[in-house]
Amino acid sequence: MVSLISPPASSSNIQLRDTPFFSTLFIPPRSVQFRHHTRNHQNHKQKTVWCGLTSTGASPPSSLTKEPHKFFDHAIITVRAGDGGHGAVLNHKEKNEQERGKAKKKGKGSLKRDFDGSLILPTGGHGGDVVIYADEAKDTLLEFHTKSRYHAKRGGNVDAMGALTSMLRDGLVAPTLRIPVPVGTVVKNKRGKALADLAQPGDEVLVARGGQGGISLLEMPQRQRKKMMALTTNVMRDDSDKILVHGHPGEEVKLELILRVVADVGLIGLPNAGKSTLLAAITLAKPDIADYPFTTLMPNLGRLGGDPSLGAGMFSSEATLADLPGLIEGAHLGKGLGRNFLRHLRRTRLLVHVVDAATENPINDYRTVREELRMYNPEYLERPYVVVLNKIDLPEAKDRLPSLIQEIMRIGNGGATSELRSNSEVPAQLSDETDTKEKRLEEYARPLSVVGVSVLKGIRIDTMLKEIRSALKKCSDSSETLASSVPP
Ligand SMILES: Nc1nc2c(ncn2[C@@H]2O[C@H](COP(=O)(O)OP(=O)(O)OP(=O)(O)O)[C@@H](O)[C@H]2O)c(=O)[nH]1
Ligand SMILES: [Mg+2]
Repeated sequence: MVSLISPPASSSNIQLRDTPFFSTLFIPPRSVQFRHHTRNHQNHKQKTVWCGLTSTGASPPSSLTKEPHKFFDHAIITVRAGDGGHGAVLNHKEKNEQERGKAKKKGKGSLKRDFDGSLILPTGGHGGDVVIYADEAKDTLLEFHTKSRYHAKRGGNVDAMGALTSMLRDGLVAPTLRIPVPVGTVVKNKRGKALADLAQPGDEVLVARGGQGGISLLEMPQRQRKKMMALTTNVMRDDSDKILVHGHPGEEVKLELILRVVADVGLIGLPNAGKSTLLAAITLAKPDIADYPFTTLMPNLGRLGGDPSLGAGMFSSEATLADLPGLIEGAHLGKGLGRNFLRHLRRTRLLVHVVDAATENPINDYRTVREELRMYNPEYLERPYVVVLNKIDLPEAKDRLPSLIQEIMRIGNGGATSELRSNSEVPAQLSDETDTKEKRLEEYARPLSVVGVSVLKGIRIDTMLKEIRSALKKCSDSSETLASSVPP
């Protein structure tokens, strides 16, 4: 309850919005959405079964179930903070001591007084604010396509007796509505201005403020009023004041949510190369794995850490890996699953390029993916990377492993243009074209290492982990050097 100090004659000057917010009640969100992928093996179509969909009871639009990759990282929502509760025009009769005691016993009618004897008039409750926060338990924005409007509760009203009529648990003040989103969500307003980048678990942003509660006024006969005015400072009454009794409306805003997966390592490669199998082999993640392209429709996250010999349960998080949907030629033009998820590489420090070494032409496959990255964003080719030649349990892969490693090392410049020139596979005029705007694949850095493994059969996984860890270390060392070389 707030002690109201009445303004002088012109009450309309009050800046109610400038008053500080009242404390709010935290109610953790309960609604959880479960997603299971099932597959119809005959026609190779992905089917997504939804269950336990929040309290809305609505079934997701069919476009969501058919093409979740188009919706998982982008959503537009409208949030409305709660309105302020109304104050009241109170009938107040000055009671003598005896009457006051009786009223107090009944527990109604009697207004509280401040230490100086002035009356404390109750105000309507503050409407609930709306806060968006990063929750590790969430991994997509899909649910915001099935429910896109969020309302916080309104503040409680004051009744004519000066008591609370609200059913709110915390008295008059409405609880803050807290909306969980995946870590890595950027919140923008409708003009496209970024309000927050919720990159760490627990990061939050207040997106809509609840309305201020209305004030209460005293209604009393003229003769008593004079006496009361002399006695107390917070009594006022004229027709124009009435407006102040109403609570203010809560803010309503339209917001754009954009998810950019937060991961240290991005797993890339053609469909079927074994990216998800790799993630499952070295982390606790349980991605869908199958022998046809585009099994993965949205990024899967896994945490790397500790000594694998301790078992997955003993891993302590060292780095986060994102297994992305497979890339195909023309992905940057929208082929396959398109370019939607390529933006999720933006926050990675290291790329792990997984190549199926048992296909007809692994080098061609390797170049295709590098080329797609270049077409999407040439900066991605500047990023440190490790190449994993997978499926060496198969003889066709095992036999040509050494030559594949050599060839991959040749595609890329380790600062040695002369070496490139001497390589018959690389056009001789290449080094003369280094000044042209568009760099060729050969002009970008070589991988930090190329390692042959079988993630399915567990062959050379330790070596691969060692290479990934050492590459990660190099990335953090170089970023530290870079940071220390920047003048303060
Ligand atoms: N023989 C062999 N098969 C493997 C190996 N790793 C993965 N596979 C198989 O390759 C197929 C594709 O594996 P995934 O992990 O789903 O491949 P992906 O790269 O995630 O595929 P997308 O999600 O479609 O991009 C599955 O049938 C795996 O069992 C391996 O080391 N050896
Ligand atoms: Mg996959």
